[in-house]
Amino acid sequence: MSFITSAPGKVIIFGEHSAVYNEPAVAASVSSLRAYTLVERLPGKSSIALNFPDIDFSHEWSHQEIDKLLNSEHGKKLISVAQGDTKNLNQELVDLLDADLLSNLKDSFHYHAAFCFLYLYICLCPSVTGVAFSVKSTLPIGAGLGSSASISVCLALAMLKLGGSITSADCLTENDKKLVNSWSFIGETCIHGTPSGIDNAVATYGNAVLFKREEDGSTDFKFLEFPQIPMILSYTKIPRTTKVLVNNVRELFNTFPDIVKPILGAMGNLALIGTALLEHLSENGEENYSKLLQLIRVNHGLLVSLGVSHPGLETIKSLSDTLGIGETKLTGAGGGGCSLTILKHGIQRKEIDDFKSTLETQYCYGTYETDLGGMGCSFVNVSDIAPNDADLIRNVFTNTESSREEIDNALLPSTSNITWIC
Ligand SMILES: Nc1ncnc2c1ncn2[C@@H]1O[C@H](COP(=O)(O)OP(=O)(O)OP(=O)(O)O)[C@@H](O)[C@H]1O
Ligand SMILES: C[C@@](O)(CCO)CC(=O)[O-]
Ligand SMILES: [Mg+2]
Repeated sequence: MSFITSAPGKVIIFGEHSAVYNEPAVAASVSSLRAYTLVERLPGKSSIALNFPDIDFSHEWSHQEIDKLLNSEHGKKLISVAQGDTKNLNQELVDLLDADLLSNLKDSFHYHAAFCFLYLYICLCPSVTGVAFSVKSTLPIGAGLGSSASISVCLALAMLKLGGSITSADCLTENDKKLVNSWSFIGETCIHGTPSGIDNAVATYGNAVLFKREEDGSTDFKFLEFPQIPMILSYTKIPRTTKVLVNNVRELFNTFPDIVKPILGAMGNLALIGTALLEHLSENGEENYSKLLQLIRVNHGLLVSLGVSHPGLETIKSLSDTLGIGETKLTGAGGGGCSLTILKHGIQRKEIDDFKSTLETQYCYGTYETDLGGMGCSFVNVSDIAPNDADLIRNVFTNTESSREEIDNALLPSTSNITWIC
C-alpha cells in the first residue's frame, strides 16, 4: 500500500486578497516547485504518524487516543456531520480535537500543520491505522507560493485513497479531482481560516485558471491558455503567515468598507482585463504585453494600499524599476515572502543576472525562474518504482537535510524516472 502523492505550488498573477471577497483572480501552477507525501505502513504498529521534516516536526497518535474520539457517541456524531461538509470546518469537532489530540500543540508553530493533517484524517480515513505520512516540499514555506495548499492537496489525495473514496488506478478522474479540491479547501481552512480556494484549485488541477468564489461558497473556474511569460520570482525570506495578512485585510475592510470595497472591485476588474490580455498576448504587436505590464504595476499598488506589502518587497520592486527590466508585484498573501517580476520584451540575460545577483548578494534573497502551468495533483505506487529509485526516494524523505536538487532528481516529474499518475 505504499504510495506517494504530489501537488504543485502556484503563482497568483492577479487578484490575491480580492479573491477572498469573491472577486475574480488569475493563478497558475509552478511546474518545478512541488510538495510530496509518502504514505507507508508502520510495521507492527497501530498508531498514526506524521513526519514534517521541512518544519522539523513529527508526531505520533496512538490507536487508543484516536479510538477514544471515534468511539464516543458525541465524537461519532460530529465526525459524521463534518464528513458531509466541504465548505466549513465543524467547530465542535475542532474543539474536541483541540482538547483531546492537539492539546500539547495548541500554541506551537506546528499547530496548524498538525490540525490540517488530523482534521483531514478524521474525516477521510479514520479507520486506517498503522500508517506513517511523510511530507517533503521544494516550495519555500510561508512565502506566497502556495505551500499550504500543496500539502493540503497531497494529504487530501493520500487520505481519500486510503479511505477508499478514490480507487482509480490509471488516472485521476474528474470526480476524484473534485473530491481532492473540496477536501484540500478544508485543509487550507485549517491552516489559514478563510481561504478563497484559489490556491488549492491550482494545486489540484495544475495549469492556469481564472477563478471566482461565489457568494454561496461554491467556486467557478475556467482554464486559461497563454504563452510562457518571462518572469522572475524573488523570495525575500521574510517570514509571514497568510492567516495574519488575510485577517489584517478583513480588519481594514470592516473599518473602511466604502474605501476597501472599490479597491477589491478594481482588483477583480483588473483580473478580468488581465485574462483577456493573457489570452491574446501575441496579438496587437507589443500593445497587449505592455498593457499586461501596466496591470501588474496597478495590482501591486492596490495591494500596497491594503497594507500587505513589506519594505523587503518594495526593495525588489524598486530595483526592478531602477534597472528598468519589467514590472513587479507581490504574489500570494504578501507581508514578506515572494514577488513576481514580469520582464519587458528584449531584456538581455546580463540585465536579468544583474537583477538576480544584486538581490542574492546584497540582500540574501533567493530567486527562481520557473515555467507556469503543468501537472496538478498526482500519485504513484512505490511498487511501480524501480527498486534503486525507490531507495533514493526513501532517502529523500528520511534525510531532513535533503537538498532541492536531490528531491527534484528523485521525484520531480520532469527530472525523475517516475511515471506519475494524474
Ligand atoms: N512542507 C511543509 N511541511 C509542513 N507544513 C507545511 C509545509 N508547507 C507548508 N506547511 C504549512 O503551511 C503553513 C504556511 O502556509 P501559508 O498559507 O501561511 O503560506 P504559503 O501557503 O506558503 O503562502 P500563500 O498562502 O501566500 O501562497 C506553514 O506554517 C505550515 O503549517
Ligand atoms: C491572500 C490569498 O488571496 C492568496 C494566498 O495565496 C488568500 C486566498 O485567496 O485564500
Ligand atoms: Mg497558503
